[in-house]
Amino acid sequence: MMRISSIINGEEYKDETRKSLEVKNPYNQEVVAKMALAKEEDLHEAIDVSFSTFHDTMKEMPAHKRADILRKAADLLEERENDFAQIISREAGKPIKFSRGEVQRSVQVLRFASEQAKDINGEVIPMDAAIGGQGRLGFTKRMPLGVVAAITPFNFPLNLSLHKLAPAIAAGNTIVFKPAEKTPVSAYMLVKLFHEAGLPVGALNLVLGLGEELGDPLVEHDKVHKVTFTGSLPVGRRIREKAGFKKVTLELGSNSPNILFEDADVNEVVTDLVKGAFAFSGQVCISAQRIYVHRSLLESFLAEYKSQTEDLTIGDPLDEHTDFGPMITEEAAERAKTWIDDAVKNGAKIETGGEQNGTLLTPTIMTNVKSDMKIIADEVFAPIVSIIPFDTEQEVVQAANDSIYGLQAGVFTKDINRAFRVADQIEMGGVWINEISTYRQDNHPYGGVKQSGIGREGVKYAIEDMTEMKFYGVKLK
Ligand SMILES: NC(=O)c1ccc[n+]([C@@H]2O[C@H](COP(=O)([O-])OP(=O)(O)OC[C@H]3O[C@@H](n4cnc5c(N)ncnc54)[C@H](O)[C@@H]3O)[C@@H](O)[C@H]2O)c1
Ligand SMILES: O=C[C@H](O)CS(=O)(=O)O
Repeated sequence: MMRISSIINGEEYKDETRKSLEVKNPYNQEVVAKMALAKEEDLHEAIDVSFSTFHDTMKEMPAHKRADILRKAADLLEERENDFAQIISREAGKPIKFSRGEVQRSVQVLRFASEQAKDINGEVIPMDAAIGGQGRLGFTKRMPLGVVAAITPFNFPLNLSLHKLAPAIAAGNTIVFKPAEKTPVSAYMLVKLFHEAGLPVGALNLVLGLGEELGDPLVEHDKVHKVTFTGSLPVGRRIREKAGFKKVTLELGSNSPNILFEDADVNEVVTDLVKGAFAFSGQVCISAQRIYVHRSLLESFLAEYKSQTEDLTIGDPLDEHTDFGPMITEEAAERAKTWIDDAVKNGAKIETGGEQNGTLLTPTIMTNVKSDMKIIADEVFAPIVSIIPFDTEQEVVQAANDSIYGLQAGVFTKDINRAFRVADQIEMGGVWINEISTYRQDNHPYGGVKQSGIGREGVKYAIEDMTEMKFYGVKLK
């Protein structure tokens, strides 16, 4: 069994005086690792080291050097795809084919960041635009911020961590990295990989511990300049309250809608929407949670959707054939099951699935749902999808927007005018036309409106949020 700990200034903290936590495989409860928990004093040390390394080293490091480190990290990660994929599957319970996909995306994120590190630009400001401006030169530069606190969730433990670490390094910041307590092993391996790639050890400090203990002191600390968080809405709200004047990026939850108009091609879209709802047991923030189907397509869509869902291979995440595995914990599966039961009590129908045993909740399709049921109104973050008929464009746009969330949506139609009209009306950070809500390419701007969050990721956009614009003016003689 592996023993892992925080890594501060390149040093590990494994001594027996620290409390520890077992990291368990959600599929079979195998102990994957034992994690030594950081104390608050360790956190303060990590922040101090990050602060001094920013001033001594990172803020002066040239862009080509930061780009080299990121490129080297991408190459190392590519070589170690299998090691990282195996560990993600063991600590998160993610089917191995999706874990491999996550590692491949993570390599891309590092390459995007390596390229972007050399392209962080300011702009020239026209100084003859206002009376009296003539004879002056004005321009902007983008400056690194200092210490970035990166707090990440369990569901994409590698890629969503890299969406914070890679832009922070590209911009010349230093980082205190607090990954999810359920999935710390890939984070530990990633920090070591960055150090091996040549990143100064004090520029990336890993703090392993409980969010409820370390969260506030990290977010409130004066030497932290920015907090970038991906996770749940309640924690996001708390961070927003505690962060004061710091810059904050919040990537939170969603109950993503997908809309199939009457001219959508059912055969083309069903397979993608099955994957979009059930990949990693629905524990994806842009999972297809609500599928609105034009009433004329309902019968054929539901029959095909149900048949493909029932064909999913359920099993051990480490088996190459597995499509569908456990949820992260038994409590998460039980919570989702109570939402199904509540909906059924109020008239909803289970078309398939709905059976829970330990961490497993079978892929569940619901119909006859109402907008105030939790499985519609809240983020399910579980393998539960609702199929909802509609008649008119106006009605479906209203239903899709009837949510506190607004992350990403999918709209399926052959009518280009309708596609753009609906996309304009949908209140989301991103809308896909003829693609599922669950699709994301790692360089497009990504983030939510409403209570899905604040700010944008997608390397270039995260860099913008991890730098400060500074104005320089010159009065010419
Ligand atoms: N929008 C996105 O890009 C995106 C991506 C992935 C996941 N998510 C969301 O994440 C959630 C699931 O992930 P999770 O269960 O790991 O989320 P979570 O909010 O429980 O935990 C996320 C991180 O926050 C830490 N944390 C807990 N309490 C804290 C506190 N008081 N202060 C600071 N940090 C604290 C945790 O230790 C963990 O590292 C879902 O809601 C999902 O939609 C959003
Ligand atoms: O869970 C939400 C993630 O943002 C999905 S993805 O990793 O960006 O595809």
